[in-house]
Amino acid sequence: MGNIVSVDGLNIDLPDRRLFENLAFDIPSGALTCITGENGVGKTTLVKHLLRDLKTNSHNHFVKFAIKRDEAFYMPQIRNIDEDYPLAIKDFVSLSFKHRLLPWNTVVMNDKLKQILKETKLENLAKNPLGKCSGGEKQRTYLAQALCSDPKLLILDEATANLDQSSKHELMRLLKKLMPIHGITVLFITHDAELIEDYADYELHLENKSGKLMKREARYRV
Ligand SMILES: Nc1ncnc2c1ncn2[C@@H]1O[C@H](COP(=O)(O)OP(=O)(O)OP(=O)(O)O)[C@@H](O)[C@H]1O
Repeated sequence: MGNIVSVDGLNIDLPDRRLFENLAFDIPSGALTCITGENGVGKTTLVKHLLRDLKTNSHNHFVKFAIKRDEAFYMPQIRNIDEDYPLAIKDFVSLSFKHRLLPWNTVVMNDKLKQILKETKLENLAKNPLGKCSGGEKQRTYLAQALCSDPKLLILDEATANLDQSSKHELMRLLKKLMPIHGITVLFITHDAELIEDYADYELHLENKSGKLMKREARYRV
């Protein structure tokens, strides 16, 4: 299947120190790769660096992508969605449709929205305000929003961190089911050893300014 991202000889510097030196790894297409490492090792910074290179189309021989600039979607760790957030789930999900010329959805968009809400088990909640949703429902909504943008690479930053046991497994199983259907590669930043055991096809472990990709046998099979 090839690699969606290849990194070779990459250095990343902070204002006061070097965070990574001579990084070299490949991210295999179609797989779920967990990015692991101690707090502060640089997981989020690495991912943001890669995305910046992709979005600015900066051609360098340290990082190569097999996707276009708008084919990656980053799901951040924290969102400021409080109780009073006014948008309904379906409107929030629709925000990521590409090539939008009008403020309302076209028929094609509405069909796709319906399908994605069904896939993410949100169809019966579609009109509910996002602010009032549970943590698990919110994460499924963020996933649905990501799917609307037709991503080839989906990056989840600690997406399961605030979820209870059953909600986090539900989200991961949903993700593994939808990955082949939508042709998505997933990079998942996590500290959760159980989720890594259960769902990771690969693990990119970051340590001592360096990173190593390891093949894993996910316990869960779709
Ligand atoms: N713009 C910046 N200026 C200075 N330091 C920064 C900057 N961005 C990140 N850092 C530092 O880089 C280090 C790595 O941060 P990062 O958030 O990438 O780590 P992480 O591995 O994702 O951590 P965690 O698991 O706690 O989320 C931290 O020490 C952080 O303070």
